[in-house]
Amino acid sequence: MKLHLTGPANNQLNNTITITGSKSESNRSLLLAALFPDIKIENISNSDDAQVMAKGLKISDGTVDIHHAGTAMRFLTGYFSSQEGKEVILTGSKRMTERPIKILVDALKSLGAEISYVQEDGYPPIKIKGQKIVKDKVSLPANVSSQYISSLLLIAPSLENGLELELVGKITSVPYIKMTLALLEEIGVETSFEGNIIKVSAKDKVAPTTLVVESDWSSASYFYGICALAAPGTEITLSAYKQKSLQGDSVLADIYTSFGVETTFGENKITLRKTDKKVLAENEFDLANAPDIAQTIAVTCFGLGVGCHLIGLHTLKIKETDRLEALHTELSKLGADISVTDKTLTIIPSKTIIPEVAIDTYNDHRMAMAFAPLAMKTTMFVNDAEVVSKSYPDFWNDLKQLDFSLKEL
Ligand SMILES: O=C(O)C1=C[C@@H](OP(=O)(O)O)[C@@H](O)[C@H](O)C1
Ligand SMILES: C=C(OP(=O)(O)O)C(=O)O
Repeated sequence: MKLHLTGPANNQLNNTITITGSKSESNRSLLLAALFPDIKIENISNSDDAQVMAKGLKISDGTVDIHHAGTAMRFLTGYFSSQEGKEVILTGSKRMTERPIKILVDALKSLGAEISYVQEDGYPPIKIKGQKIVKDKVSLPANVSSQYISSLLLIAPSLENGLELELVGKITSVPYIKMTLALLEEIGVETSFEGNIIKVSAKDKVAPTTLVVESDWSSASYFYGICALAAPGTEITLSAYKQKSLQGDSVLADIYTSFGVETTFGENKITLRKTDKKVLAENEFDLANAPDIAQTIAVTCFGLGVGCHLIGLHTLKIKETDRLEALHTELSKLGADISVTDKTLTIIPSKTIIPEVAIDTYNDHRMAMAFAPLAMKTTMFVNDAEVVSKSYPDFWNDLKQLDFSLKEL
């Protein structure tokens, strides 16, 4: 589906949007509920990724296809490795067969798991024969993806002796590890994270607990982008959010003050308000702890005509697409002066945005959603716009609520 986008008349929009649950919290909660049936979940994400995760957890043998869902791939690898009697092949989209999994597979194998590669060493598809895991100590590199670590932590309480992880190297995407530990604590599992050592105690049974998933902060980022490009005085209210979030992407509330967007926390909601604060010509952010909002921020800066230097982007090359390359190509088409390395992105301030450009999305939901706010400044096309369903199936409908006009071609 190709969409033509036009922003709302007068650049004014005042509305309330309810955003689906965090896909990160949902996929963790689903796994924990599969291990401990006394767990209930509320406000679960309606995303494709949460759906494939839920479906995958119900399978005991045969092939599990998780499409583009990185967290589902990594979390299910840990889950099936520790499920005695289950035997599956975990596979996914073509891109998934290019996203590395060796670090996690090696860690699980050293704990006693039985996993083999079906095609290329180090990459999905993988064949897993579930085992009873009794070893309780493993060390693994922590600088490539935190999902490997969360995968091990999520199964840890169900292992006979719990688990102790030694994280080697600079730890990346730290808030996602803390989110995993916080959810374990919420269901009554003891954890500790000191220096580079994480310990999780074993737990046979948990007390009945309802995990209430907060709405998705990465999805909120697109409304921060829209608000930043809107006229001063514009307000957008988003629910259901809380000030003390488990999601690292809630750092948006701080980051977007640089772009003139103030956030007010209400009861289960946030209100974004565009002020007339002057935006600096140069902006620098380290996004090693919030990689999923890099695309949004880069596009916001380009739309505002200001420069940015984004660092800590070393994980972007192995996500749904090589996001650094994709941003370079698509922002260049719009007229940006942009350069990238394998871990940084720099935009030089420029005032012109080329209209009627068709943005390619590379099977990456965030490419579609990060560029959409630019319709506040110009008319544009988004190719393969349905990709948004990976994390936020209602995205285009929610833009309509804000009086964006969308024409399907
Ligand atoms: O654990 C999670 O839920 C996630 C961790 C992050 O991945 P990395 O740790 O690979 O950076 C993030 O990009 C992804 O969207 C979700
Ligand atoms: C990187 C992402 O997802 P995953 O790794 O779960 O595919 C994302 O949603 O931006």
